[in-house]
Amino acid sequence: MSEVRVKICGLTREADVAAAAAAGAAYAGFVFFARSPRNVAPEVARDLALAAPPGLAKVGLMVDPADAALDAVLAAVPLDMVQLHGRETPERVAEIRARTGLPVMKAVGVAASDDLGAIAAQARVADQILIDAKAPAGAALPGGNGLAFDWRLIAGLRVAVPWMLAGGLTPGTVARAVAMTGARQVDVSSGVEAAPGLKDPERIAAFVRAARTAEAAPTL
Ligand SMILES: O=C(O)c1ccccc1NCC(=O)[C@H](O)[C@H](O)COP(=O)(O)O
Repeated sequence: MSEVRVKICGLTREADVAAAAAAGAAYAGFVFFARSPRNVAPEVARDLALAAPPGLAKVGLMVDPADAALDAVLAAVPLDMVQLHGRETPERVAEIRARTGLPVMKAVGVAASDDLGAIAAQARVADQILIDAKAPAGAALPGGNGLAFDWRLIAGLRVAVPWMLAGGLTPGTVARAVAMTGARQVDVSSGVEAAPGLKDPERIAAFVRAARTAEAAPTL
């Protein structure tokens, strides 16, 4: 079986990009959302993206972006994928995919079994699905909250496109999460931070190592 692929999201400094690459991450995520402590301006993200070595896919995260915002980010930053983390409908996901010409990963928030239907609906149009913890009502951010959901909800779930598990993962929990859900890709942000928006290279390295030991981890 191939190794679990890791996305480190919310990178704000060149050192964070270097740490993700050195640890063996497959994806680097840049957040374009003004209220986030991980928000990066397009010109900053451009420098970060240009610093990424080949093999590290650059993912731009946006929340319900208007066309003008999408165009501005895409014009400045050489991205490999767009991640949509708002309330985008499948129709809007399809539009953004056509407009940008890039693969799109759509985040779906999960808190209960009722939330799982959206995964199949979005998988009809998106290239990948990010299965994340649903942000609590009133949360300032729609993601990156360091909250996990009950992984048993998606144990054995079949998704028509590649998918990634996210939500409150840490170096200490990721192996168990992978073992319980069968995820082959995982995404982390706050679980590898020293402070909001500042990644910790040792935690990044520990996370990637732990994700890859998942096959040996005990299941439920
Ligand atoms: O990280 C943010 O600040 C953010 C802001 C707005 C929308 C989404 C955001 N993050 C989403 C992610 O990429 C996270 O990787 C995912 O939600 C898991 O985050 P965490 O629970 O902190 O690992």
